[in-house]
Amino acid sequence: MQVVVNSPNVEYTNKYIISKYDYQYVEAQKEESSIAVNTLTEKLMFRTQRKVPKLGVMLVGWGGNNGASFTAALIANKLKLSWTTRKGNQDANWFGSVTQASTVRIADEVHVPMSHLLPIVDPNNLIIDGWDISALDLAAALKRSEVFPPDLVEVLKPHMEKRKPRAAIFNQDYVAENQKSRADNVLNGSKLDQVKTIMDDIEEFRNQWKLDEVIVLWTATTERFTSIVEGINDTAENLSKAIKSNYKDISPSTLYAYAAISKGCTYINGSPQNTFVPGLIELAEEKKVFIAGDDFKSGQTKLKSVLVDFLVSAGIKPVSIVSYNHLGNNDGRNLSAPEQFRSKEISKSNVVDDMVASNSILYKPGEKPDHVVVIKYVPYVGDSKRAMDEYISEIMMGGHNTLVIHNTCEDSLLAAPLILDLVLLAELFSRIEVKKLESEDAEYTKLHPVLSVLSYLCKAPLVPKGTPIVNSLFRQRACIENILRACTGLPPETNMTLEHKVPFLMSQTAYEEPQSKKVKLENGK
Ligand SMILES: NC(=O)c1ccc[n+]([C@@H]2O[C@H](COP(=O)([O-])OP(=O)(O)OC[C@H]3O[C@@H](n4cnc5c(N)ncnc54)[C@H](O)[C@@H]3O)[C@@H](O)[C@H]2O)c1
Ligand SMILES: O=P([O-])([O-])O[C@@H]1[C@@H](O)[C@H](O)[C@@H](O)[C@H](O)[C@@H]1O
Repeated sequence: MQVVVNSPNVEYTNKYIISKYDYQYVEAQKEESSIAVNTLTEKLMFRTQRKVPKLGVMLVGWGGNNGASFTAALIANKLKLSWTTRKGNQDANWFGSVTQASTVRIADEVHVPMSHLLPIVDPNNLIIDGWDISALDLAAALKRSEVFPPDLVEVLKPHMEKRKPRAAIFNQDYVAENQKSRADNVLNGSKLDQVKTIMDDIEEFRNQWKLDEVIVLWTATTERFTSIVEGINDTAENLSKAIKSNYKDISPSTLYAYAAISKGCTYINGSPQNTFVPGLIELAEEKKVFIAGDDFKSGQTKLKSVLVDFLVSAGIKPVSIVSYNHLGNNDGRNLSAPEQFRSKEISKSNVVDDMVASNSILYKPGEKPDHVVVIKYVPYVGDSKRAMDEYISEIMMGGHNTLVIHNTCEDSLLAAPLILDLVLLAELFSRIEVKKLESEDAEYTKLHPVLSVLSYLCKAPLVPKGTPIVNSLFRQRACIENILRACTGLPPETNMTLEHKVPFLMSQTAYEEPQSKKVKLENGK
């Protein structure tokens, strides 16, 4: 049930939803003792294609805990499965997916699922494939992950055992030594041969299922960082030459991304490594192909991007943040190696920077809270990550507030819904175009190829060069919601609700309080 807006600013044609939108923003320039502020209004036209494509997703690392859990959830939801747990019957659902399980406020007491704002791919119609260095079929991979209960794994087995990951690009130099035993399904040949094979795989998948679009998403093992080398990966042309010359220091993830972008496929990085070397970003910009990342923002960091926002915007000064966690899955096993942990430490550590920098009352220039990230590998707990955080903040007159948080979760069940959201939102934003209203000959244009609107789902958001990084979770979510509202013809959610504060705007009909709010008096009235 899609939202239909009756407004002179919205037109519904067979092909498009077209909405006029006055985009208001501010430019400010700090001066010696003042700030020069200009308010600007751009009269825009948004155009959203209504036809939803037949969409395929190819996961790099398909047989991993996230990939297997995501595949299982797709099937379980499509089949409307339910299973018995100690607490009784459990139905399949997409909790944790902002598109499938969150709503947006349209008006008082009227909230609709985010997925009802604009036409969006139905997860039940997603076609899935992918690559893995491990040859295990998806049923065996799900069993190996130990994320789902055995009886559900058994029910899913006939639907997953025929799904086998394609042979993968593997380079031991990029992952922990302990990953070697997993690599029994790898491609040989030069880097160029491997890129060509990945491109052929994408084409074969597209043709086999007669797909309109294919999105490639990395949910494979965290790699070490790649050095940025002038003449090798600094431009698209040099990266192409380096691949053709089989240059040694090009990561598997960069090769997958190069292949995907070359085939016109959106590429999303769910891990922390710097897949998107400058040459790859340039290639995506030249080909106008979407790229997004880095590192799913699923648990401890997601909470951090809310808590620090709350504290700093309340005028409370976080001065020490320690984030510890241990887990026992293969991700944790790989992260037990220093170079792979370093990739994760970087992506987990920068998430407070924008919020801290926003408050010069609390923080002097360059001042930051102490911020420590610790990850330990403890096999026994498996995918059930144990996160412990301590936030110490300065409050008024030398007081202190200490928050201690313990957070236990199946890590992959937090990440799998984000895989769905990344894929569905990337596809939706590929159908949205914008142009200036006034200029008659203006062409509609898509968003910038670096799809920073997906920052809400990423620990270390990739943004177009020279643009700010926003980590505050609710600002990131508001960005997605308000762009979708603009395309729908709805005003942005400002939370001003002047219609309930300004007498001449307050409606004549008394606001009907929800029953729950009514207080019963003693005499029963
Ligand atoms: N909550 C989360 O689970 C979470 C959150 C943020 C980021 N991540 C990141 O997501 C990634 C996957 O997490 P996971 O728990 O599924 O890990 P996992 O180790 O269970 O799965 C990774 C899979 O990738 C495969 N693989 C490794 N190198 C490959 C290559 N070059 N090509 C193809 N396949 C390859 C492995 O065989 C494995 O099956 C990790 O990088 C992790 O850091 C996970
Ligand atoms: O999302 P989040 O909970 O901040 O971070 C998580 C880490 O704490 C965890 O150790 C790692 O295995 C996951 O891949 C994920 O990155």
